[in-house]
Formats: sequence, structure tokens, C-alpha cells
Amino acid sequence: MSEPIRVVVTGAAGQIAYSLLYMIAKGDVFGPNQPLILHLLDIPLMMGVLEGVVMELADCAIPLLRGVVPTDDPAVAFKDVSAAFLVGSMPRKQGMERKDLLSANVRIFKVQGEALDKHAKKDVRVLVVGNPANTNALICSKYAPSIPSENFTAMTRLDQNRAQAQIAARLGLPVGNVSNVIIWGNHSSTQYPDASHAVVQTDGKQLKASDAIKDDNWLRSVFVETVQKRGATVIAARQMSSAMSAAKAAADHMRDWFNGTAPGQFVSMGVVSDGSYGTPKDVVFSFPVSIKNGKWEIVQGLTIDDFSRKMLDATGKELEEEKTDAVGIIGA
Ligand SMILES: NC(=O)C1=CN([C@@H]2O[C@H](COP(=O)(O)OP(=O)(O)OC[C@H]3O[C@@H](n4cnc5c(N)ncnc54)[C@H](O)[C@@H]3O)[C@@H](O)[C@H]2O)C=CC1
Ligand SMILES: O=C(O)CCC(=O)C(=O)O
Repeated sequence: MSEPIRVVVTGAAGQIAYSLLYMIAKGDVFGPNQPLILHLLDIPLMMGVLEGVVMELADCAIPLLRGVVPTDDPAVAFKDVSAAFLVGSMPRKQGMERKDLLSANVRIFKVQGEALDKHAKKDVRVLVVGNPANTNALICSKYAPSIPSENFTAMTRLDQNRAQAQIAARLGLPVGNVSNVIIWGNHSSTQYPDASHAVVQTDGKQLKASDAIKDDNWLRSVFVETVQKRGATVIAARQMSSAMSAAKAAADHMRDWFNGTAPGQFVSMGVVSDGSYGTPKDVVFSFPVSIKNGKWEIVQGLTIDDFSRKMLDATGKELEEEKTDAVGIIGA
């Protein structure tokens, strides 16, 4: 067994963390041979609740979990961490867009960027879950200049998982038979769930998802809108935002980042854009990536048709606007 690594989860007393902590502690993310010490950050008001979470983690009796550090101090929370799940922030309520959370949440990511810069390992891998995730990740990275910007990512894996599930349901296939669905752009209702490069395994053969579905109209309308609006649909049903599925997606994202993707397979992550596919530079844009040796690379050379071009442009424009708003809020 290797030495324990330190992993921080912020918003540790909240709903997503309640599912996520167990997954991390039992080895779903860093593997069955990687012991870890969990750092749990929340706000002072939540320290009583967090104490209960710490008790439950102890009562899970998980051999890989070698220590738990509950705290309301970012300096303690980010000390020497190798991986950071930045969940802590306010979730939206019914009727809000995720960008309405910018004024409440973006300052959190400035403070946490500064704390990561001072206290975390320089190769820390950061996943921002708290909404609006893409722009929060960008701000976090800006305030952590000593950590490479490619170490900051935003979560669009939940959208990817939702998209795979929709295609699997449409074809009556297990979800594991669907791969390479792409989420482009923002984790918002402008995101572009794109099945045009997706593949499915059916009757022992690999097919393009669009050839199996044979309904391009559905793929460009109902499918896109269902995935774009799924977060709001869950809120309307649960009166709370998605949590179990968000935790699973966060675990999937970080596991693939640490372990890599299979040859030919790609996954979607919000990463600082280099302008690939004509997208705006220096916003956190979700792209298809492949991952090897802990490094992601944007998958290049995919065909972008006129429909896709419009969708990429719309979500890119929203990200540029959010960036301007965020800079305004932080500067104010
Ligand atoms: N990117 C994605 O796909 C998804 C993002 N989300 C977002 O994740 C965030 C968390 O959602 P939930 O866990 O359901 O919310 P929650 O309200 O149950 O928990 C949030 C926790 O964060 C804590 N918190 C607030 N400010 C903090 C700070 N400065 N430092 C540390 N902790 C802080 C709160 O005290 C609370 O315990 C929300 O912004 C939500 O919109 C949720 C689902 C999917
Ligand atoms: O939609 C929301 O704001 C709730 C959480 C979320 O981001 C999601 O479910 O996709």
C-alpha cells in the first residue's frame, strides 16, 4: 500500500458531500490500494452537522480511510492536498438559472483559489462542482497562479452521464454500452449535448449512436433539451438540487483524471479553453478530453457541422458574459 494522500471536500456538511465522501473513502476514486486522509471544509455555522458526518465516516469502518480533518479554516483544509473537490456553495432554487448564483458563490472561489495557492501541493487536481461551476473554476485558477491552470476543471460529467443515460434508454441498452457523448461549453442551459460522435455497442457490434437511433430530429431537439434542463427538472421534482447523481459524477470525473481513459474513449470536462474548435480562449469550456498519465488533452479533429457551430458559439458567448460579470463582482 502507498502512503495516504490528502483529499479535500468543501461543502462537506451538504447534500452532495453526504454521498461523495463515502465513495471517495471506500476507494471508488483513487483505487483500492490508495489510503487517504479526508479534509472536510464547511462554514462555522455547519460545524455541528459536520461533526455528525465525521462520526458516520468513523462508523463506516473503512480500512482505506486513515484520518479525517474537519475544519472551517481554508488554510487547514487545503494543506498539502493532492485532490480538491470544491462543492461548497449555494445551490439554485426553482426558477433560477445557475448564473444567478454568481454573486453569491464566486467570492468563495477567489478565497479558495488563494488558499490552494498557499497551502496545497503544486500538482493538486481541482474539480469545481459548485455553480456556476465553469466560471467559478476560472476564478479559482486565476487566484492560484502558482498552480498550473490545467489543474483546474469544472464538472460537466453529470451532464455527460445524463446524456449517455438518455441514449441508452432510447435504444433499450445498458448505459455502459454508450460512449463518447460530448458535453460542450457551460454547465448551464446553453450547454450542447452532442451525440454526433457517440458510439453504442449493440448485438455485439459497434455502431454510431445516430445510426442506431435513426432520428436526427430527436437528437437535435428532445435529447438536447432534456439534458440541458435535467438539473431544473430534478429540482422541480425533489425541491432540492441533484445530489446523489452529482456525487457519482464528481467521483467519475476525478477517477478518470487520476486513472486515465481507455484508448479511443473520451469524457467531458470543463477546462481552460485554448481556443480549440473556435471557442473563446480563457474561459472554462467543456470539451471532450482523453486522459493519460494524469494529463488531459482536448480531443482534436472532430467534425463540427453548422448546427454544432451555432450551439458552440451560443454557449461560448454565455461563458464570456459570465466571466465579465464575475470579474465585475470580484472587483466590486
Ligand atoms: N456541476 C454540477 O454538475 C453540479 C453542481 N451542483 C452545485 O453544487 C453546489 C453544492 O450543492 P449541494 O451539496 O446540494 O448544496 P448544499 O446546500 O446541500 O451544501 C452546500 C454546503 O456548502 C457549504 N458552504 C457554503 N459556503 C461555503 C464555503 N465558503 N466554504 C465551504 N463550504 C461552504 C454550506 O454550508 C453547505 O454545507 C451547489 O452550488 C450546486 O448548485 C450541484 C449538482 C450538480
Ligand atoms: O441545476 C442546478 O442548479 C442543480 C444542480 C446542477 O447543477 C444539476 O443538477 O445539473
